[in-house]
Amino acid sequence: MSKIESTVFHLGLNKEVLEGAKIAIVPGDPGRVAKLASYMDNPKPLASNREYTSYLAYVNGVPVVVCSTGIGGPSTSIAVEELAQLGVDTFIRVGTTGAIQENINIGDVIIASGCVRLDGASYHFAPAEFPAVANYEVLHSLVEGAKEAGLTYHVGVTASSDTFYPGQERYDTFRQDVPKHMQGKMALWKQLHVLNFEMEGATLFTQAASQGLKAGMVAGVIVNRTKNEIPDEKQAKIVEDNGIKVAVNALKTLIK
Ligand SMILES: O=P(O)(O)O[C@H]1O[C@H](CO)[C@@H](O)[C@H]1O
Ligand SMILES: O=c1cc[nH]c(=O)[nH]1
Repeated sequence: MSKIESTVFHLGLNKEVLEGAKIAIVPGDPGRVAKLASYMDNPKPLASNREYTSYLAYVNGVPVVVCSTGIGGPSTSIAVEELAQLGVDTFIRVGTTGAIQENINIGDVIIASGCVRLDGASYHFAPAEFPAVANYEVLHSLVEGAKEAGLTYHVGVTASSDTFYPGQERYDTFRQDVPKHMQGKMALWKQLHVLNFEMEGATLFTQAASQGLKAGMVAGVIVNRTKNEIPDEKQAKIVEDNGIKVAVNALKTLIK
């Protein structure tokens, strides 16, 4: 197979440039990729196509690929699929999130043990009965990573919604409303001890667990939805570093 033929369609990567990397860090935002890679050794840009920006970097001499997923399950599923085709078997999502419990503060990190499947893409991998769960080893490494970073962390269930507005019950300034069938959902998840909302975890966890891959997720809290609807952009950029620190620490444990 030629080099061109072995380049995966969306990510623009091939096995040669990944240098045998088995671990991928997968943030949603392409703008987070260079920053994430800069926390590791010898970061180098690999490719940029659509929402997929990628870098290769090293932790204790071991290659790690950093590749954005874009927002939501469909684009995430493509990133995971194509990275797996190239030999990656372990995924750490580094995201941002909105907390829905009063006791969780901006700047804390949430480490998901599982996700409520409020997405569509996860159902293309496994039926509703299949749980969207984190891999224990990756979850454990993230907890150790948060302790090492000295951050306040919360481990529990995340709600992963396909939409940022109605699915997270945002009564935004445009409509001041959400469709009736979505009303009361935030209170429901809150009552069920769900910690937060984000948009990719359910797809990542279901896809990975159902295919024998390992996945975990850490997300920096950029808004508390019991107090505010919309995050502050500047604050979000600062807080995203907390998730990055936890993930990079976790890599050291995983690589050991
Ligand atoms: O910061 P990222 O990783 O993109 O994660 C969160 O931010 C986006 C919404 O603003 C969604 O992708 C959500 O999951
Ligand atoms: O509230 C939030 C913040 C970040 N990402 C989300 O999906 N929701």
